[in-house]
Amino acid sequence: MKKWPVLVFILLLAVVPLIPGVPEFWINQLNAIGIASLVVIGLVVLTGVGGLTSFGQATFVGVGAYASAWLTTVHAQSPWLGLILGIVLTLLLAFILAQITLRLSGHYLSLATIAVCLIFYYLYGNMPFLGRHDGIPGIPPISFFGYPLLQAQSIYYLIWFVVLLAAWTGINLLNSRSGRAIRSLKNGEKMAQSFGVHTFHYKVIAFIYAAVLAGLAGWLYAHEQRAVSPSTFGINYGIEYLFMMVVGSVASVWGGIFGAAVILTLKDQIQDIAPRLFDTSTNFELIVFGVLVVLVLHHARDGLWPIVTGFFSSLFRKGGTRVTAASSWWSEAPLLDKKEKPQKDSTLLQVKTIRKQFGGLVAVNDIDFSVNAGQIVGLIGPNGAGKSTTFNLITGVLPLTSGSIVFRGKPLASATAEEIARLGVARSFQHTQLLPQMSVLENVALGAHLRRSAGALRSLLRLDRQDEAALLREAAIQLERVGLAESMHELAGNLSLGKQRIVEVARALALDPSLLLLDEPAAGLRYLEKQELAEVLSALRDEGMSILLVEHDMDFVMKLTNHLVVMDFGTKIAEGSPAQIQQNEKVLQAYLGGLDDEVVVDEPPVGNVGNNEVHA
Ligand SMILES: Nc1ncnc2c1ncn2[C@@H]1O[C@H](COP(=O)(O)OP(=O)(O)OP(=O)(O)O)[C@@H](O)[C@H]1O
Repeated sequence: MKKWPVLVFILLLAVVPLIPGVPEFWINQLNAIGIASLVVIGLVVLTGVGGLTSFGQATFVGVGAYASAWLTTVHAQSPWLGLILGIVLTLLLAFILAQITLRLSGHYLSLATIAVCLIFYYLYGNMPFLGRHDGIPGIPPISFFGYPLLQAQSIYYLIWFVVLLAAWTGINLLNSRSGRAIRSLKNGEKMAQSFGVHTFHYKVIAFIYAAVLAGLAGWLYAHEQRAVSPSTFGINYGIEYLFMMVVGSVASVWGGIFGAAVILTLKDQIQDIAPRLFDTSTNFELIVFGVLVVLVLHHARDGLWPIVTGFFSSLFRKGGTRVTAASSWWSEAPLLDKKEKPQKDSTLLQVKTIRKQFGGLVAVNDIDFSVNAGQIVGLIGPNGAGKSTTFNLITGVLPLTSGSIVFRGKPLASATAEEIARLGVARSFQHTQLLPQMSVLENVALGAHLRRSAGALRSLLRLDRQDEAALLREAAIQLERVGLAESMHELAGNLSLGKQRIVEVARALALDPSLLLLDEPAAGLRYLEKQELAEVLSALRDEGMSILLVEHDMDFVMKLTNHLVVMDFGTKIAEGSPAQIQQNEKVLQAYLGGLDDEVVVDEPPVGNVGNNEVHA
């Protein structure tokens, strides 16, 4: 979001309580919106962006509220000590729950958060020292330099100061190295791991961040209401917070605040109007919220916020200046260090008698081959030959049944995807795995994740700018290298498939690899797109990059590679230069004439292995 709408928003917030005759009810309502916004900002990061659905945020609100309520009433301590206790307990609980629940995926995680919320609801309601179902009344107000925030107007400023601070940290977090990792959790976890992202670590960070904001909301709630009882921390409130996020925005912190405002205003209006219309005190708001959420999920998956911002930006749209790499804030950042590269023609990857069995099926049958530095090696074969399985064995996606894989003298077998990335092996995917809602530049910057170390805490406080600038500059350099600098600020999802595949190559290069593993890079590309990709790969080889590619497209492979390994029914049936392979009887038989007779290798690729003589 641009700066001026934020400044207008802050100005409005500042003047509302000062408007003469403003009803106290408005301020109370804004206080409630502010407190709920804190929980929703956390949910935007955890659930909307990170894809980890939690119904249990009301639990943490309860911890923050009860901790301070107990300490300030039973022990007559300062609410500020109550804040410290509340945050410490929230952190502790969140950390323990994260270790248990985040190992569960999909709906199991959601179910676990529901269970936790129910447990704590009954704990709050049955603990004698927490006042059982009556709760704790008589909580003192927060005092600021001896001035007690007794009135709704006075605590209002504290609440919204905390909300704005939370929004700032949320935006900082999402626009950082850690933020890119969190954004990959929803639809690109495996991809992120292959670039060295320790995804569990970032799940824990998102979970704890959301919990702390909820605990903070609880503390403010306890001292604003001056009483707490279990009913406000039950599962229905957990669901309501989720509704706020879904209706507001699944990706924007400001949208989260908007969602809290929409739901709480609606709730209030319905509670006011429904009893007069229907002469009953039934919870009509839940029915309306349910319908609203279903409608939003059908017609505005990302929430209502993008519609609001779209409307306003169409009103105020003007020409604008194009941001280029040179004019970007990171353009002068120091370059990232590079790993030492292997000597040309030295053996880089050795695949030694590898075998993979799926039950009785031998998918890969004692295959041997190697890749030398500065070569493009192709792994080809008819459908079901075992190419993808071999690729997955090398990239650590599948464990070996037997054999070994050695990269620059280090065994790859049993290494995790993260460890393989650290060694300098980068990969692309058969089905492109870019994060479509992220810019091309940020997608490529994710590839450089391992080359800087700024953590989430530094990102939250915006102390990570040097690291961030260096990562973005590196991403821009790699995009320039593959000829896509022009597209760096576009959303990755808006690019053609051909360009997306090249972005994947740029992202792999951002890791600073010695070896690129490309899984069917030409699949689904049009002729010209294939040519562009071939040019990029060939230029990379000229720069000394080594590439192993699994590919179906014979034309593409024959013109590009130095060396080919051919598989059929899991077994290696031939190996040699493209020219040799084109003449190989076994290969021709395996493909049943599938090789294109028209494919002629005009010029031997640089650094060919063996005899390149062509008998087309
Ligand atoms: N997870 C698995 N469980 C059981 N069998 C599998 C599994 N993965 C692959 N296979 C089998 O292993 C054999 C090799 O499959 P693989 O996908 O490696 O071949 P491929 O050469 O990549 O084929 P394609 O070109 O069609 O992608 C096939 O018979 C396949 O059915």
